[in-house]
Amino acid sequence: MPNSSSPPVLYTFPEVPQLQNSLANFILKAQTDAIAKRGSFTIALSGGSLPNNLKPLVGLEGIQWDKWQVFFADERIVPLDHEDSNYAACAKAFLDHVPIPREQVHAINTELFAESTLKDPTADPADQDASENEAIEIADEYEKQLVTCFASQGNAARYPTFDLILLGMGPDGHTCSLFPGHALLSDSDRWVAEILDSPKPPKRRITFTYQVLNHAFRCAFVAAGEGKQDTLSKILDQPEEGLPCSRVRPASPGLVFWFVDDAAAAKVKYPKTVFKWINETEMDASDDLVSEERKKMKTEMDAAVKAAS
Ligand SMILES: O=C1O[C@H](COP(=O)(O)O)[C@@H](O)[C@H](O)[C@H]1O
Repeated sequence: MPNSSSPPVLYTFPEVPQLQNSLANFILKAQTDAIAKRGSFTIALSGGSLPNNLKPLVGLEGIQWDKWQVFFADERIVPLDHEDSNYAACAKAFLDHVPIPREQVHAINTELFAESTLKDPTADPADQDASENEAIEIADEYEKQLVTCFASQGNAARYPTFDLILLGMGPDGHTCSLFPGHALLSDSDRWVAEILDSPKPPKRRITFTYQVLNHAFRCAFVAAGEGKQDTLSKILDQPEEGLPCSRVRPASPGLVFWFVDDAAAAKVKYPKTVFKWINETEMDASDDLVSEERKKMKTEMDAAVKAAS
């Protein structure tokens, strides 16, 4: 694990819509910086609750979709139109509604799927070895997609350096498909690995390893709701517990951000940047305050993003 990394930056918002709008602006800023510096924007997405939080990206002014290269930080080994597919969730939430060239959205190669996977993707495999080989092949091919994309952008380094990786936090502290106590937590060779025994269904998946996560310019977690309180507090207040989310600490100059709502942050003692976003009704009443709050948020985000660039 890298030893030179900045502590996570925690942003809290009273309600989810404010979190989502701020996240969209944060992504826009990350995109604009990346395009100015490197001519393109490399982003990885997660599944679970994350895709729905990206809906405000649709129609957001300033997004240069033709410059985006989109990957998935983890993916379930199911067809791309399956209800468990992270690709399908992101497509439904926003990718299908924006003018991004299809070849710039990098999904797993379903042509590598065995007949049995196509027929019943979430069934327990009859032949364990064949199932493992299939998953390894899918993970390796996805790693090749990463290599090809980053090499074509002049980034042929030992690791891909994503401009932004968007992550979720499972109730057990997992992120991507990196689960507490799993051997994959210490996989130090590969960029993309298979997992055949995910404790959360479906069992068979592929996932970025920490080799990718901890070489990104920015990782941003998104977590909302009371159900996430205890885990979030454990991750931020007791990082020594080593939950998978706590281990996401990109090497300098990389940064980790957390976008959470007040409900999720209720038990956290870790220092917060609190955004008292003013809603539309209150905006009329105290426009100066609105401007101040917005200005403060922008200044803080700009400073944090600049530090990571
Ligand atoms: O299984 C997964 O879970 C995590 C967390 O999901 P959430 O619904 O608790 O936000 C998600 O980030 C990951 O991509 C997904 O495959």
